[in-house]
Amino acid sequence: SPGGTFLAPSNQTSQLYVGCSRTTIAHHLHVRLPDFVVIGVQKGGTTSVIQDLNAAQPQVACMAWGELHFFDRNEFSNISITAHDVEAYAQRLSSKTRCQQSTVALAEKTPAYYYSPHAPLRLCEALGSPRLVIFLRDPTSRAYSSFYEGGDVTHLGRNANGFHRLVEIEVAIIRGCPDSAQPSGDPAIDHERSAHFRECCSALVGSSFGQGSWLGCSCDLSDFHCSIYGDKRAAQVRMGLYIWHLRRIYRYHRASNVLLVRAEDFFVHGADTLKEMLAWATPNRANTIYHVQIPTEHAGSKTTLHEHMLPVTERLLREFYAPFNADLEELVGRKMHWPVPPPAPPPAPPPPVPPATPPLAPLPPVPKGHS
Ligand SMILES: Nc1ncnc2c1ncn2[C@@H]1O[C@H](COP(=O)(O)OS(=O)(=O)O)[C@@H](OP(=O)(O)O)[C@H]1O
Repeated sequence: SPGGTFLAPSNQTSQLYVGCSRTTIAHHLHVRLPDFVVIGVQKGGTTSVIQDLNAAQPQVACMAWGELHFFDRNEFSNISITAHDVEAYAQRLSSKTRCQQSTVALAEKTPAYYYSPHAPLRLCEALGSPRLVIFLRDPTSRAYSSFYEGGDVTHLGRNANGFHRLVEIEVAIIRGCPDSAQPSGDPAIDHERSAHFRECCSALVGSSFGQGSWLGCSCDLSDFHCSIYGDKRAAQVRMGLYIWHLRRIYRYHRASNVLLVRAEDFFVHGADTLKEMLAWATPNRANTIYHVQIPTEHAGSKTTLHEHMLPVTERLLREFYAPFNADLEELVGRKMHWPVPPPAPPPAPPPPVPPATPPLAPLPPVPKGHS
């Protein structure tokens, strides 16, 4: 489709599906819940989605301003959602929106939901079978944009060299703690697995990088940036392992309820993306004419304010992501057409061979008669 929206085929995703026990009392609540939730990815263009949809006719769509950050709260990492929580969520949603009664689609976006270990399960418990939307952006450019979000909590420096160091640390963590770094989405498993991860990660970053307490390994859970797998402000590479995150999402949500969007298509054909998304999210109103206006300016650029990523970092990241992206493409049933690793620089020419020392000229014969 021109807008880049698609659904993953169910043949593989259904093998991952286990579902959840819904918070059944919520059926009886008389609250308005969202028609769809944009759950990611961070830096996938999700702020533009709010701006663009709210700039459209108000009866077409209404998105909450800002991010609700409800289902990613750490209090839900090992406690199920109650009917009271669902009411609180609905209230929070309505307090962040100014919708007309006739609004076709009500929605919120919190990109942290796709990355949170427990949010996919809690979304299922609270909302049953919600329609979820994920904008998937080339993970290499996503990571660089994300690096400049917020303050410099890693103290690596807010520049291309600091990013390179972060990428080296992240790649080492993912390669060095392969059995524990990937959240399963099941709170009981993740409680145990994340304890192994924190141990493995801290030992590795301490011994290989001299960082005694690294935020990407463990952090203060009272901070909403923190999860049991570390602080996301130091996990920009892990955030781009979409295959990991989608597996967790498809555990609790059927592929037919998860609209995927290639962010690069949205960046170019935004009006088409939003029309396709609304038609999918509100199938009963499919004959409504959507007039989606796209402002000329796009929202929230981080990278345009900074120097380019170093070529050596780009090569490292693209090579690192390549097998994960290949797995993603297999799961979602299409090519993402993200840039492939740039060719390695030609090998340095061998050092010049020093010219052979010319043989010494024979000494002239000593004239007879001299001594
Ligand atoms: N239309 C369009 N064209 C090109 N690029 C676009 C567009 N809309 C958003 N963007 C880029 O998306 C990045 C911001 O994403 P988010 O709004 O999802 O960020 S956030 O997660 O809400 O913080 C941010 O990326 P960077 O520029 O790399 O920082 C935006 O520039």
